[in-house]
Amino acid sequence: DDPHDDIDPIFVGKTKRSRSKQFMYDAAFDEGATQKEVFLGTTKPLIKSVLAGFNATVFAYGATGAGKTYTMVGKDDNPGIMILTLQDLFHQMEITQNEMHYRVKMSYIEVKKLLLKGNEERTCEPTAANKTSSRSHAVLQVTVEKEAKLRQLIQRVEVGKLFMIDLAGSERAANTQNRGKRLMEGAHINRSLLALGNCINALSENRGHYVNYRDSKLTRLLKDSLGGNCHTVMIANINPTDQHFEESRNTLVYAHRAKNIQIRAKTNKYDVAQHIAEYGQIVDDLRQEITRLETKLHDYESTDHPLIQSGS
Ligand SMILES: Nc1ncnc2c1ncn2[C@@H]1O[C@H](COP(=O)(O)OP(=O)(O)OP(=O)(O)O)[C@@H](O)[C@H]1O
Repeated sequence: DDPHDDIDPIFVGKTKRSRSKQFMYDAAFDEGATQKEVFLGTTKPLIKSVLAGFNATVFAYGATGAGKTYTMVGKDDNPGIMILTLQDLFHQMEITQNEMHYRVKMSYIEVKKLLLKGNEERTCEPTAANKTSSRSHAVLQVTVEKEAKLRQLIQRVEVGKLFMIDLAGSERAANTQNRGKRLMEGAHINRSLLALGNCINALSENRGHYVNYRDSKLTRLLKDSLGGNCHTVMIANINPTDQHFEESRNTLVYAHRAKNIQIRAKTNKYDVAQHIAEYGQIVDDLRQEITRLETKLHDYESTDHPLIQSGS
């Protein structure tokens, strides 16, 4: 008898032969967790990074039907990470709108069959395993440019990029009894997820191995998120039933490997010399700032302040 068998039924599976396995992650959420709890525990810290000019990525990985779209997009009455993140991002910008000027750009792309179809309705067709399955990877990219409102001759601009990605299901095509078109899509999706798995393996070994990002559109897109200048959160979705044991185990193994990937992120800052035509406006802005500070100083001097005397 294996003394570990009764530790965690998820890892025991259908047969009693498998030994229990333990994986360590930064956070774990059970089926009772709310969308807000998942957002706070995963993506919320990335918002600060993006506003400070870092790149950041959050992506959901897991078998079909495990809840990736639910986590990333959610429902109208129960929005997921993409919506909660945008709400929070705009709220943070509002708080600092007196000092900072922001420019926000967004794009939504779908990677399928090596095609990018920006702004089109997401392809969502049933597979044998999930009625509302997404047969493509969906990427929401938000770029935030920030600069001080008070303009200088040389203006510092910080640019943070946030990718929010809902990957297509990671199941093997053979497992979902799909035929024809669905099977072909499954093969394409799996090719890109296989390429992603290979990249995660190479990066997690961290021995200067060559990492082949060129195998799929998805890995080219995630290049910076995985190995480069980016703060990345990977959310592993699993379906805690024994029919999904193999898929859940694979997902947990990949998430565990991804945890070993080390990155060195730095902020994207650049200085822009203002065009000479802007100089007049800048001088006006600076004059206004001088007037504001003079008034403040005058107000300060005209009120009584206790004298601080040094002791003998
Ligand atoms: N935490 C949850 N609470 C309530 N319903 C959930 C939850 N997670 C998933 N679901 C529901 O389970 C079903 C499958 O989830 P979802 O479509 O998000 O899976 P998926 O991983 O995106 O699948 P695929 O890779 O095939 O697109 C959906 O009907 C979804 O609403």
